[in-house]
Amino acid sequence: MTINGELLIGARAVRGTSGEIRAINADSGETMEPSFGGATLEDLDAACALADAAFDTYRETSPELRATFLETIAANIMAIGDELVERAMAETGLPRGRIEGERGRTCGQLKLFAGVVRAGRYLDVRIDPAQPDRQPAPRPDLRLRNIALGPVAVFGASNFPLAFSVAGGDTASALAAGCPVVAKAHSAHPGTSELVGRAVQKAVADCGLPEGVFSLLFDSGRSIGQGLVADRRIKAAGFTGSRGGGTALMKIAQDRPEPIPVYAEMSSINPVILFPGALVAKAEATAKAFVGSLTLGAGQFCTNPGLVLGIEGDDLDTFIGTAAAALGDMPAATMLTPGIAKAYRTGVEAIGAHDAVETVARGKPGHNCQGQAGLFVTTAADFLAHHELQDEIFGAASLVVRCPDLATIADVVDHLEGQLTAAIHIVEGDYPEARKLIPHLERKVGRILVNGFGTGVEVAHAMVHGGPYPSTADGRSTSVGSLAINRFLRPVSYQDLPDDLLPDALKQANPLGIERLVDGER
Ligand SMILES: NC(=O)C1=CN([C@@H]2O[C@H](COP(=O)(O)OP(=O)(O)OC[C@H]3O[C@@H](n4cnc5c(N)ncnc54)[C@H](O)[C@@H]3O)[C@@H](O)[C@H]2O)C=CC1
Ligand SMILES: O=C(O)CCC(=O)C(=O)O
Repeated sequence: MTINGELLIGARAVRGTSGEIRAINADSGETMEPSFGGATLEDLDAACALADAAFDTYRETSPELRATFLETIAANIMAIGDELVERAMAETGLPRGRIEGERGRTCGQLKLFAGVVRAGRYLDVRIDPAQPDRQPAPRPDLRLRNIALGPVAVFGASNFPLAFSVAGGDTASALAAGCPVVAKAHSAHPGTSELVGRAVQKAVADCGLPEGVFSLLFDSGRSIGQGLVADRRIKAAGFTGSRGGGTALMKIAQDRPEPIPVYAEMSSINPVILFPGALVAKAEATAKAFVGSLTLGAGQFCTNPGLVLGIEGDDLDTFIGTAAAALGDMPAATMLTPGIAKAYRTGVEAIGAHDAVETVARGKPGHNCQGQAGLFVTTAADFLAHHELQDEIFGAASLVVRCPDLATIADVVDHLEGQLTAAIHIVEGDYPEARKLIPHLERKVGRILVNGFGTGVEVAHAMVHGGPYPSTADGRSTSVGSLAINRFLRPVSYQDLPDDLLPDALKQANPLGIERLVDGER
């Protein structure tokens, strides 16, 4: 497949004329071919108009057709072959195994949503049959189903060029819900974005769907992303990136005459809590596993373990010493973009220079596009006194907080901002204290895990990849797993409609054969 640097507006591929974007080879810093034309406001308008025009047809497609469409996207992505893997590796600096794994996850995610659409449970059909003889007043016939929200804006994430990008989780869940998607490519991987965008565009044609079901725009600045969220035809947005970017888009969405939800996944430092029994039993093994998680993908995961809480003493010192030794051996790793590498350096320099923080280890140094891992230590009192120590440093840096006791650990947790994950490391003897801490964690995070680390999110029905603000804009939702579809749905109730006028999901004969709640019973 050729990468032409073109926008995909419905069925067309056109050259954008508002500035240009160049991919940068993440490792060498060299500019890559071709150049990508930035979309104009007219291009944006055309994409949104097509999405709006496609909406009513697309949202009422049969479950089978929509599921086949999602599976066709996955097949078309695989059909691109190695060109996609190599382009993504060059644009992101991520290794082959990671990109291939991410491609598998992306296709698996699309297929998971195909299953969700076929099963039809996401429609949450509820039927309360009429009770004309009820006293003192008759009950009307009430039937509820979820419908798609409308066209959705999807912002590709820099750190997952496939699984959180053009055909990533936000796109898969929006399309599954019945929402057309206008994707805004991340300029860190425009070639990868175009290749995947063409695979989606082809799937739209393969399945005979209206062309406006999918468009892909490049933005040489910020105006297209902002205009997209402001456009009256867009009814929700999905985003993964910085807190600054996410909150800017949330503000635009709130200031619209009709505000819309922005599902932004932003910063998180993902506390890891080392319980006393676990430290006695396995401080060294836990420290080595921790460094593995911390340095995975140059630390460029929003689930990265950026904060460790433990009770001061010899066992915590063993953990710190082992982690410091392992981290000291870590080679520098190429980061996604020169900008992200620079932001990481700035963040690490700031924490290293902080009066309340001791630098206990740095990884091996590298060149300008690479990140050098870092491990830092502070006390609970200092952590609580300096809110800036909670700031996410996007990369392989983590801060260990020495706490005098478990009550202080709970206090530190209570003072944290909302997080995506918390990991507790325990042995059986720690269960009574762990039981006490879990309610504190539940108030702060979207996922609690035991004896592991949050990196590497499983795409599954019971997954929550979300959390209270600012880890996400809306802690009631997830961006990974089948529950992600709910972000792009809203319930509609139909009162006393004749069967002929009801959508198939609600008809008396249940022609879709889906599970329904009738009079409160499954
Ligand atoms: N916690 C996390 O999962 C992640 C955090 N980051 C953080 O973000 C920094 C920059 O990385 P990026 O991926 O480029 O994130 P970013 O937030 O700067 O950009 C993400 C997307 O949002 C758009 N955007 C950002 N600000 C905008 C605005 N004001 N108006 C309109 N569109 C806007 C960008 O064009 C891009 O498409 C990193 O150094 C890191 O600190 C980045 C990726 C993931
Ligand atoms: O850890 C993962 O698999 C996903 C992480 C993520 O969502 C992110 O880094 O943006």
